[in-house]
Amino acid sequence: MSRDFNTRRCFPYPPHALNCYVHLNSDRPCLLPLYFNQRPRLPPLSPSSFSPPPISSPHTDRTLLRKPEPALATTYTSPMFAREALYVAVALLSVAFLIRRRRRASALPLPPGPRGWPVIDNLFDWPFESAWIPFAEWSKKFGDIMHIKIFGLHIVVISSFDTANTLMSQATYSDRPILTMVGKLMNFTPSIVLAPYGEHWKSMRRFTQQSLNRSSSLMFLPSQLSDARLLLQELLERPTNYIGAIRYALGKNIIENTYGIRITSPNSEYVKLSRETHEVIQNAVVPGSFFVDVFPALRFVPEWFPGAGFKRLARVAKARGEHMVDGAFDAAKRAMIGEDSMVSLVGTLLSREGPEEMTREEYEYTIKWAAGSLYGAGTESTTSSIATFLLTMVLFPDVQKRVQAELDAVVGRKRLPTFEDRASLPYLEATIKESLRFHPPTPLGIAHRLVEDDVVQGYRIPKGAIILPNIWAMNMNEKQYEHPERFSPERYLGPTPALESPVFGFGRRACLGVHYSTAAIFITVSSILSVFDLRAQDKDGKDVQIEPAFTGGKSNTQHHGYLHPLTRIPSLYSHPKPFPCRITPRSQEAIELVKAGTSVL
Ligand code: HEM
Repeated sequence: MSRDFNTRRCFPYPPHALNCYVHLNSDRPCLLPLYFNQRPRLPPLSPSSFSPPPISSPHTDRTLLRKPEPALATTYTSPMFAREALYVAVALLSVAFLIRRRRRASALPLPPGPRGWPVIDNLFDWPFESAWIPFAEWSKKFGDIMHIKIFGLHIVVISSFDTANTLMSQATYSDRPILTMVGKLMNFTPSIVLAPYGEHWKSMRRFTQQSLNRSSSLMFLPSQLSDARLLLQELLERPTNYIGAIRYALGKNIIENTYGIRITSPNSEYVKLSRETHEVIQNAVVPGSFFVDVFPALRFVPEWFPGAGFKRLARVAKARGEHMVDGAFDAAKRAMIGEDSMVSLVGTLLSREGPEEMTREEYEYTIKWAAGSLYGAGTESTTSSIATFLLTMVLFPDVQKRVQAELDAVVGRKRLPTFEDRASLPYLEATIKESLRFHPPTPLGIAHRLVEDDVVQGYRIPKGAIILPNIWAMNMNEKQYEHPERFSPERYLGPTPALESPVFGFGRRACLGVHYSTAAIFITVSSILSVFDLRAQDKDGKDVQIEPAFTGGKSNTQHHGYLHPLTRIPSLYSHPKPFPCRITPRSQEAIELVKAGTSVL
């Protein structure tokens, strides 16, 4: 079996790709038949065509012995040669036609965008802080498909849902950018999030989907319920560290369900390792975070060289990453044979034979890398979603009251919510959808890469371009959402609900954790609101005004001095900035429920 995770050469172009290029990108009819019609036609072949030429020379015998003149040989060729000549002509014409089309396509303009400078292009225009907001502003001037270039690297930002959905669903748009820092230096290319579109990625995706699809992910619900209840206990005891507690509960659940390793504290080895590894990787995944992604040759600069802090950072991240991916996988194998074994994604896959075309070694390698990025892909995004939900609850107390009223009516005050209640809580579901729209956890999604030249809306998108969907701009599109700046769960109720935000991405690379994470969000926020009130108050109970604000870039303080103090790294995830949120139990009965809830399970 060919494994193409180290090379992009094995990219399986679909056989129809060329046809699509010719026809889909053309608004004119194919010119090939016209071209043929203009050529002088060959005389029809008839039996007389095969008779020898009339002999006009008296030197008949010698003429016949001579080698025929080339012109005569062409004119009087056999039908087999005529057919071959026709095939060659058609092939040549097709090639000429394709070259002409390609030339015409390359003569097309790139999508509009800010004018750059020679050589550095738009380097100084690139917004490192909350890039989705300036991009959305620019798109008002340049349109839904916008082009930005940095040192020759083409970046296309798409701000329309329909365009992103149409383009990014295609195989040619399903690759990931080649990022030197996170891929080559940190060695994370084989992970499911970063792997190039190819056989290795397809296998990882297939295996992961077997556990995370709508029906299989039901097996994780009991543990998600149990962890939500542990979280309530934690919030009762230490209400101020609510974001840390939510992050831990989600990370614990993902590690346990992925590897079957029991996690007992935030200091457990794999929680710490996963968190630390992911802290570095999540930023390196954003194209443009590191200069070495623009100038790959910089990776050969020695670590001691001034400004080469990225090399030291990469070395540390690589070692941590290997420890996490290999260590957790080995621990999962040990956990499978332990007395206290749990159902897990890795355990379930390892207990199967694996596909015939793979050796056992290849099968295990694929599972290891499929599992290795789930903590990273799932924890921050889900934590950010829940944090935004809580923020909207303190910003809009009327909505909070309405959610609680619905919970009281359906669940009552004598028990905690379960997954069976979900279908009966439409207002809560609408509020979750609206909070995801209000601020998406990954406002610029995860970058895709185009593997073939394309022409879209009369613009040329070059092969290798990085494609960034501006999900934030899509969510704030006035044509799609009435008063998009308003928080209004009602837009998701009624006979014609609004479009759900594309927070889970697009096409073949769309999020694999959609069912798992929406279940986690539901059980966490329903449990919290059924027993706690959230208020915009400081720790002394004084009301405070909150201006919603979200993170959009990280300074290098996160990177323990490996990078230059002026370096700012754009982050993949955007979280609400810390906001005052006083969490108090709704009643004595609620306190009893929280305490009982954890011991019941
Ligand atoms: C609210 C929570 C989440 C959000 C908003 C979210 C969002 C996203 C987005 C935007 C992408 C990129 C899609 C694209 O390239 O177009 C993605 C990819 C991915 N997500 Fe999530 N995600 C969430 C939770 C999770 C969870 C809980 C898991 C796993 C347990 C997960 C696993 C993945 C994986 C494996 C990928 C990579 C898919 C690929 O490249 O083939 N996600 N997610």
